[in-house]
Amino acid sequence: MATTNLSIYNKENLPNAGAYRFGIVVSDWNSEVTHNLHKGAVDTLHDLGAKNSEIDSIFVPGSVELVYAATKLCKKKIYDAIIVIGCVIRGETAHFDYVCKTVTDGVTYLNTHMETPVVFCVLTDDHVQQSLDRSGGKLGNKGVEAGVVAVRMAELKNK
Ligand SMILES: Nc1c(NC[C@H](O)[C@H](O)[C@H](O)CO)[nH]c(=O)[nH]c1=O
Ligand SMILES: CC(=O)[C@@H](O)COP(=O)(O)O
Repeated sequence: MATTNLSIYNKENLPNAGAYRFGIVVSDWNSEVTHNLHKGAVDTLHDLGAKNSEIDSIFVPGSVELVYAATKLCKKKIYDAIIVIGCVIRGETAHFDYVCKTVTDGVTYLNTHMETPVVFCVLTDDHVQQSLDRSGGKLGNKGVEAGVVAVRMAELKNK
């Protein structure tokens, strides 16, 4: 098992987020997972000094729609980092592969063509238990990880 606990960070080694503005796009598909990821990200941004007034969250139907919404936020040019949050769980068909590919390709495009870093917090799991373990379960919360990454990338964007 490659994953270690995803929620451990040392504030002393991280920048203060008080000067930064964040956008978060959340997929409602598998919301019992994605909304926990969202809470983890928001709580972490707060813990690292982000003001609640500087955190904008929007919700979309599924992970495929994350890219459209993140693109709109990038074009506003008001955010220091954007986090996309989703949970894709494999079913019986190849649809899983296409959903994952469109999201990863879309986020990669944004990170190579826009000015705002987009943090990838999309679980791509074979079973729902894997998702539950990584969204506040025994393996921590990838939303916390995304919050830490967003603050570090916001600092990089402003250097
Ligand atoms: N099966 C999952 C989906 N499917 C829906 C797509 O994301 C999209 O909303 C639809 O294809 C219409 O464009 N989405 C997830 O986020 N997770 C899944 O497991
Ligand atoms: C990731 C998906 O879209 C998946 O939930 C769809 O399930 P199925 O492949 O059984 O239609």
